Amino acid sequence: MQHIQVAVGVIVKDGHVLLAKRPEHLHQGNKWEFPGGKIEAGESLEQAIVRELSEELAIEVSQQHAWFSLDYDYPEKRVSLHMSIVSAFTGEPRGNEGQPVEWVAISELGQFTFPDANQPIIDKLQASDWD
Ligand SMILES: Nc1nc2c([nH]c(=O)n2[C@@H]2O[C@H](COP(=O)(O)OP(=O)(O)OP(=O)(O)O)[C@@H](O)[C@H]2O)c(=O)[nH]1
Ligand SMILES: [Mg+2]
Repeated sequence: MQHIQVAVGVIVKDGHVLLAKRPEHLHQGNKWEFPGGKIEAGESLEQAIVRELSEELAIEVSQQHAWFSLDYDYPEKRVSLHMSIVSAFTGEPRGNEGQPVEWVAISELGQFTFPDANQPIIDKLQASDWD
């Protein structure tokens, strides 16, 4: 089975996180996600986060740290998601590829539909203190 390594940017600011809506035609389409994408050969997690968030949101990440990782088996592929907490960036995030983006209160994440692999990320966000 295909196995991909994914850099997932969890951008936290004032008790909110930035979500982007996945285009309908993609894997797990029309669901809300944390911006990010496949880690390319030879790239570190941090480098992948900087590249993906520049491509997808047109921001420049200036502070991040690796948070945790998880593996999940979709019927068609296995993903390893590597989460990085982004705590500082420059620029104003916008959907560079036309995708809607939204700042959502961490307490309200339950109202959004995420890819099936994401539940542990939501649980950990809601269990942490972000002040
Ligand atoms: N970015 C992102 N991907 C996720 C999340 N949760 C999750 O299961 N994934 C899965 O991780 C995989 C990588 O995502 P991607 O499609 O964004 O990869 P990418 O940006 O490099 O795009 P590409 O396919 O055009 O190269 C997808 O199969 C996606 O379903 C999430 O919260 N954020
Ligand atoms: Mg992506």
